[in-house]
Amino acid sequence: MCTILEKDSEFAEQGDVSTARCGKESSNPNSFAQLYNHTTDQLQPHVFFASLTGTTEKIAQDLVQKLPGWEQNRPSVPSHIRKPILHDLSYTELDDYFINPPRSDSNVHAFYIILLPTYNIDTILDNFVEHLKETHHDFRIDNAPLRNILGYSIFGFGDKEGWPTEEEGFCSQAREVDKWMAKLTARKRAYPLGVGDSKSDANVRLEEWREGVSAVIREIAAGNGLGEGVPGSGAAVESDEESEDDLSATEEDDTVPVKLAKKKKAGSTLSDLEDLGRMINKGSERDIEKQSGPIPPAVDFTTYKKSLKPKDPAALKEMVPKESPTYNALTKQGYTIVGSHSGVKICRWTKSALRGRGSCYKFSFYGIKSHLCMETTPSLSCSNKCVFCWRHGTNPVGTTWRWRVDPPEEIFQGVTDGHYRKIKMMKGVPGVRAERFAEAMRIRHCALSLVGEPIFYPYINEFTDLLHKQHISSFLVCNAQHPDQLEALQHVTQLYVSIDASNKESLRKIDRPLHRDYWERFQRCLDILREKRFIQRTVFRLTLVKGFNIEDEVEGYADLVQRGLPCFVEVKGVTYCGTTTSSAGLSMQNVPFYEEVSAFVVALNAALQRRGLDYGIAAEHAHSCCVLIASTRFRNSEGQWCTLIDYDAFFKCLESGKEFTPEDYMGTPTPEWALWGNGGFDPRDERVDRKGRKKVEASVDE
Ligand SMILES: Cc1cc2nc3c(=O)[nH]c(=O)nc-3n(C[C@H](O)[C@H](O)[C@H](O)COP(=O)(O)O)c2cc1C
Ligand code: SF4
Repeated sequence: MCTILEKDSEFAEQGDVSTARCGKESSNPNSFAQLYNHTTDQLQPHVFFASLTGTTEKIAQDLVQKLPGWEQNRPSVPSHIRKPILHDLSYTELDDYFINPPRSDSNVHAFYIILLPTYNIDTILDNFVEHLKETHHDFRIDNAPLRNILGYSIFGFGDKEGWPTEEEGFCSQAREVDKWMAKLTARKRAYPLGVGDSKSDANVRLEEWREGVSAVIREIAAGNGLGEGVPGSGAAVESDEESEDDLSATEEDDTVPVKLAKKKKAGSTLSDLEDLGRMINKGSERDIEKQSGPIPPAVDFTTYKKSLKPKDPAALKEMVPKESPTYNALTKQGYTIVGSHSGVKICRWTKSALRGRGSCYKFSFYGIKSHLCMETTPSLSCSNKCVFCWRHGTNPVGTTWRWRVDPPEEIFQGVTDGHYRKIKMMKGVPGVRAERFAEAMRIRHCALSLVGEPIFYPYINEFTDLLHKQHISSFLVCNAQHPDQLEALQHVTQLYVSIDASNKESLRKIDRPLHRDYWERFQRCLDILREKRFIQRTVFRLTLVKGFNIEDEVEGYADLVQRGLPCFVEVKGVTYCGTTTSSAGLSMQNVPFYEEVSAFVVALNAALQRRGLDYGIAAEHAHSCCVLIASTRFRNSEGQWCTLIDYDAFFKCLESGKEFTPEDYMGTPTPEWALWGNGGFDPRDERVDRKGRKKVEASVDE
């Protein structure tokens, strides 16, 4: 028997489900336009709940008051969202809702919201899970019979006192239902599964989740479907089956993965856009004309090129025109190209953090949560052709800038929009945690290091200003080839210089620089970094590539550290992600094991000690093959390493307008688990192997 607490007459005909329609849409189950016409159709929210001791019931009753449909009389709420209907699963005929979607007339479409506690004893919840499972496996019916609902989302309540972690059963039944609903609806998870501890954070988590779900309902009702990118939502193939390829196809900024050339060599169709003019990096000369485009002062920053006369802006080319092979190659790789020379992409760690599977090493070392981090570049062009660059062959290269220049405001707007769009595309992906998804809608950090050379962009200072005004911290990585720009660079939260080799010959081989005076440029950059060390948090970034820059180079690197005196030295192994640049001939053989990276770091540290330099090995993130050597300036009075950053203090210093030093925004002590010798994996995250399977030494209570 079906008891609908707020029964609506439309359900009189709910058995009238058009199988013909279902059949038709099986061929294209995610065609939202076919399913829902926002000018004529209506969205009907159904709120299902189960409750043994009454907590979830009260919450469900409260929720229906707060969903958008309830506010129908308010002019701001679109009339095509109907009043939500509440269902107690204990009294609901499951077949009526979980085999066929309820349909009173063909213009009313269901949206399911399910609120569930978890019980490890035999309850109605077991029947419910079993029903969903059987329906999916029943060979007589479509294995996704709910494919015609508009979407669904689930919130689970549990008790962390008794069931502290996911592995121990926290909210396990909500998770199961979420999984089966993904299958039954052919992936229509409209918003990530939310979970809350009924004894602590349930209200906060629920509120965040409710806001997210309400926004989605409004979007759907307005005819925008479940959002871009994920057709419907996450894969019915559940999260643990998501392939590692998928993850590595979206790169992190700076693990510099080795890529195998999969298909044809992209470089063969792309022109090297080098030896062009350049613009000087001075705010006072900025004259960005929106209509005609900015006029670059043509100053050559190579020592070998003649200055070019200012050009008519109309005659300036775009760095990455829409119709170019570069544009196609980059968009296929998951980049959003912004304007004509900038890009944004979400990295694998951002995805991983959204799913509670760990952040990148920057969380362990500096406190950056990967799901709050945007990876971008205002210049897709670079002046090196590093052998390990995973974009080699697709991104433009050049020693000078003579392209059209996009205004920083437009780039900022474009990259942040692009980032949020990509985050939203994750909302239906299995395993994404609702609270992290909600947090991710506010960017807190920006890694300016995606591909290309950010410092190449003539208005980089104006761009970082825009970030800082929004309290977005900035990590900028440059390639040590543009000393003038480095000198002119204003405050960033952390300033990196890539140190890819310890001597001239080795640098030529590995970076394949376009500048003929590359070594002089490199050395000047080190000197500039030394001068800046009490103004900026400076970092040497060493990327170890076996056969190129490890063997016999420890002493050379120690000399470079002595010259540049950076605040930190980050050492990481080149990352393998299944492919490599064939032209450079790199393979897995070039990827050092973590033990090799560690041995190198120990040797480098010893070489620094021999020179009397005050450094030590502070932290590690074995997961991404990365170790941090730090200056002892970053120890507190008790001798603890303090590599974390106090971001609030950074913005305060910046806004004070006064001079400040890196020590002024030094954070709290580095967490115990991140210290050298402890591995660097946050115990609150879930460890998975490359296939997404859980690792046993997993997590403790969040
Ligand atoms: C007998 C019993 C078993 C429970 N089992 C679990 C469990 O396995 N996992 C979990 O996260 N919470 C578990 N809980 C906690 C409940 O899911 C939580 O208190 C919930 O808010 C109860 O909701 P209700 O009042 O709507 O029934 C259990 C609670 C009881 C009383
Ligand atoms: S710093 Fe940001 S962009 Fe870079 S790997 Fe970490 S999360 Fe990704």
